[in-house]
Amino acid sequence: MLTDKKNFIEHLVNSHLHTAHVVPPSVSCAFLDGLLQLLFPPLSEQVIKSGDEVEHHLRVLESDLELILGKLQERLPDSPTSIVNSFFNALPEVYEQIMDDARAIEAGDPAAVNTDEVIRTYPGFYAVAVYRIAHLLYQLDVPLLPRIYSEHAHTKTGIDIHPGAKIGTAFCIDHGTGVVIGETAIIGNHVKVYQGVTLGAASVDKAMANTKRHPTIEDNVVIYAGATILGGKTVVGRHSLIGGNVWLTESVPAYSRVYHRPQIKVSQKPDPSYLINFSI
Ligand SMILES: CC(=O)OC[C@H](N)C(=O)O
Repeated sequence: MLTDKKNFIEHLVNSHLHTAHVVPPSVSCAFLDGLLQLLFPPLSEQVIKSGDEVEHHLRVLESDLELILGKLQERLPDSPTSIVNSFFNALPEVYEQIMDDARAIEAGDPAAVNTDEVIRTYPGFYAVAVYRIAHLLYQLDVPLLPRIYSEHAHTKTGIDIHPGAKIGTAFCIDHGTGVVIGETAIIGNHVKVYQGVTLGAASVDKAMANTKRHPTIEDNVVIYAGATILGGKTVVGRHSLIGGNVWLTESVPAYSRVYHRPQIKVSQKPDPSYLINFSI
């Protein structure tokens, strides 16, 4: 009975001992932010002036990641050293992908001045950069850490991208608040989404775990604000445009234009019900 104080304390001690192997989120996020600062100078708090300095920072990051992975050791698919090597070998490619995302955001937003501004200020850039790093760890079968990173980005930006989602090159999220991209979503190249877009599951039954629950978005699709696209079998064909607030649970072919246009009434006559509701 947890209502008994002694039992409650014992229960808390046991649960702390049970999770002692889990690395504190603040430590693992310090690694993530240190890595982003090294890769993207507009995010950095210090100027790095030489190759030696870059190499020094890389070595520190490598040993930080090894330390973090060491705490997860019993659940890892491989030794921390070998995962760290695979991670840092893949880093140049991931860096290029993230720079392609920054250029796509700049090219896709008339309000963007240059890629430095995008890197420094755009929540869509930050969330996608973190997603790409988390996805690499996810592909290396690292437990927990990818989710810690995606939730770190979610907290900072309001953009929730599951590290298991597969996202092609030059992905642009503009504004971004409220975007949700589920674990089994597949997104092609040159896709652009606005705030409040959900790529979600049509059913959230636990029995659906390990099945394709989230939609596939093909190349060059634009999805406007507030659109909800659901279901693992739902495919949005390439070059389609999904309008704001669309609710879509079935596939649409390439070059579709999908709009949600509820009837809007504009009246200049005073509306008595409006006056009553708002005069309270
Ligand atoms: C994004 C989404 O549909 O989430 C629902 C649930 N977490 C799932 O992954 O199925």
